[in-house]
Parts: sequence; C-alpha cells; structure tokens
Amino acid sequence: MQDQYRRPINYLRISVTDRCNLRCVYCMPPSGVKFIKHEEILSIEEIITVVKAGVRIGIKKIRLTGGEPLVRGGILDLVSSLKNIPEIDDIAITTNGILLSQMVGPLKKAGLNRVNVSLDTMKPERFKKITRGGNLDLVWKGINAALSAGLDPVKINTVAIRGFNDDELVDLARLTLDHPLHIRFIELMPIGSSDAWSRGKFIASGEVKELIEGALGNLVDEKHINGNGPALYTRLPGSRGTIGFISAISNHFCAECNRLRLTSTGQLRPCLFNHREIDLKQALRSGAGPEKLVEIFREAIVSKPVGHDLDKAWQEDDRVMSQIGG
Ligand SMILES: Nc1nc2c(ncn2[C@@H]2O[C@H](COP(=O)(O)OP(=O)(O)OP(=O)(O)O)[C@@H](O)[C@H]2O)c(=O)[nH]1
Ligand SMILES: C[S@@+](CC[C@H](N)C(=O)[O-])C[C@H]1O[C@@H](n2cnc3c(N)ncnc32)[C@H](O)[C@@H]1O
Ligand code: SF4
Ligand code: SF4
Repeated sequence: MQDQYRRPINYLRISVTDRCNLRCVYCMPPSGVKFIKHEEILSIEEIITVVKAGVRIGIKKIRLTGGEPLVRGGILDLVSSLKNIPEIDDIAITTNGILLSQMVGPLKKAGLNRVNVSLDTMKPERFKKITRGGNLDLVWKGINAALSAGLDPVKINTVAIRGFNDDELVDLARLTLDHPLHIRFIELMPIGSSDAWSRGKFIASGEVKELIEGALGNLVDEKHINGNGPALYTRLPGSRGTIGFISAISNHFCAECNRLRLTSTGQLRPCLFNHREIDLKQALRSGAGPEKLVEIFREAIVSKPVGHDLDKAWQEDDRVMSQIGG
C-alpha cells in the first residue's frame, strides 16, 4: 500500500525485545533502561499474527531488531514461522554480534536471509568503552561465522563519532578491500541517550567520504546492495566489499521511506522520529480479528509523516532506540 505521499510501504522493522546484552553509550543512558515486563512484550505468536495482517497491505520485508534480537527467547521459531509466510521474501536481523557465532547456523537453517552487525571500532578497549563492557572478539567471531555460513550480504553498521572512532574510519573502510563485507557509516542521530549526543560528536557522511577518499582514493558509486534500507553504496575499485553511507541527518532519505516499525510492546510506529504510535497490542489482546488489524496497519500508513524535521536538536521521546527498534 502507498502512503499519502505515494511512498510504497513494504518493510516492517520489528523490535522483538527492548533487552540487550550491551549498553552502547549512544543508545542507552548510563543507568541502563528499566526493562519492560515480559507480559507487556508481544509474544512470538502475536508477532506472527501482526505480520500476517501486514502482508495483506503489502509488507514483504522483515527486519528483526531491538534491543538485541538474539537474546529474545523463541527467535528461531519466529524466523521459521516468518519463512512460512509466502508473501515474505526477505528476513534479516540487525545484531550486535555477541551471540552470533553460536546462533548463525540455526538461524540460517530456520530461514534467515541475511544479517547486519553493528561494530563501531576495531580496538578492544574502545569497544568495551562504547558498549560499556562488550567483548570485541565475540563480534569478530560472529562476523566470520556469518560469512562462513554463507549469509550474503553481511553488512557492518558503524556509527561515526567524532573524538571516538574518527581515527579508525579509514581502517574500517580498508577492510572492504580484502573482505566481502559491506561497511555502512551511520550518522549519529539525536535519539537514544542524550549523554552521547552533542553537535560536536556528529560527523556528516560527506566528511567520512572525504576522509576515506583522501587516504584510499576515489570511491565509485555502486548499485544498491541487496537490502531495503536507506544506505547509498560506493566501492574502492577492485575491492571485495562495499562502503555505504546512511545519512539520516545531512541528507535524509524520508522521501524514499518504505517502512513501519513495530515496537516490542506492540505499537505500530509510522516514523522513527515521530512519537505517534498506534496500539496494535490492545486490539490483539481484546480479540480483534484480522480485518481490524489490517485496518490499524492502514491507519498507520495513512498517518505516516512526510519525514523528520529534526533541527539537529535532541529528540525528546518516552522511548529509547532499543525500545523502538533502531
Ligand atoms: N532516520 C532513520 N534511520 C533509519 C531508518 N531505518 C534504519 N535506520 C538506521 O539505519 C541504520 C542501519 O539500519 P539496519 O537495521 O542495518 O537496517 P537497513 O539499513 O534498513 O538494512 P538493509 O535492509 O540491509 O538495507 C540504523 O542505525 C538505523 O537506526 C529510518 O527509517 N529512519
Ligand atoms: C538499536 S540497535 C538494535 C539492534 C542491535 N542491538 C544492534 O546493535 O545492532 C540498531 C542500530 O541502531 C544504531 N543506533 C543506536 N542508537 C543510535 C544513534 N543514536 N544514532 C545512530 N545510530 C544508532 C546502532 O548502532 C545499531 O546499528
Ligand atoms: S545499539 Fe544495539 S547493542 Fe548497543 S545498546 Fe543499543 S540495542 Fe544494545
Ligand atoms: S525519519 Fe521517519 S520518514 Fe524519515 S526515513 Fe526514518 S522513519 Fe522514514
């Protein structure tokens, strides 16, 4: 179904849990977030019911995110149930990679098509700092396991942060020369943890591109790498992988927005940067049938805003990124 700005909506990002085994500084406040009670979170069966309603208005692509989707009990059942919905042609996960090496085999068997792994630094001490305690080694094991399992493409999400990893962005880009990895540099967004956001830490994609080109030579434009998201791709000539840019602030991609979000508590959220949500869980738990759920999807699509008008200011929200599904 198209929204009122003629954007076809076919991609549902599902936050399967608000919980996480890391505490990234830009995503969560230092105190952590108070976890939502289990009974408030949609069950696996409820998520499937929602997706089945979604496919009736044209949802074809699913991304499981969070929080950390791999800590969600029942994630394998969820993937295999999604695989059994014929209209769904792409099932992907965004993960911090900590549990990936042990889960990628079963996930692939269950029907997972591909994985995006978040990784902001190649230095173990820095990784500990930005994730408040994470073990970088496990993430690399996960990335290698995903490649060995034959998942393709394997994408890496790197948030560019001035004063934290700006001296490593070229090294991360260099990885694409010898590895079939698709590294995407993400602009720091003013949502998540206000402690981490300041204008001074923001690096626009244009600057990252200049840094890379200054060190490694010109990047050439690349076609879209299998996916549904907003990254623009380039490559170093002769490289095995690609370099993408997700410029949510400097060159926002709202005109091509194709997605809705389902929060872990069962709210349909038409836009990442807009507080408005529509309560699907309430409908589900009060016995609404498929027609009612489809109607709620329609309502969400019709009410999708034209885009964000973030004036680079902190986005006040009751929810943090891990609850919305970043
Ligand atoms: N502003 C904004 N940022 C988004 C949106 N969707 C994803 N992002 C950000 O883009 C980054 C990468 O997201 P991923 O979860 O890897 O998903 P994707 O880029 O859609 O994935 P592909 O299907 O592989 O293209 C994350 O930091 C997201 O928060 C969106 O609708 N709006
Ligand atoms: C919220 S996480 C959820 C999935 C999983 N836990 C992970 O880290 O990949 C999804 C993505 O959002 C990104 N993210 C979180 N907070 C952000 C912020 N304030 N600005 C930009 N990206 C952010 C993360 O780097 C990650 O790539
Ligand atoms: S970015 Fe992902 S791994 Fe980091 S705290 Fe947020 S949900 Fe967890
Ligand atoms: S900010 Fe909102 S409208 Fe823009 S791309 Fe993200 S979800 Fe879509």
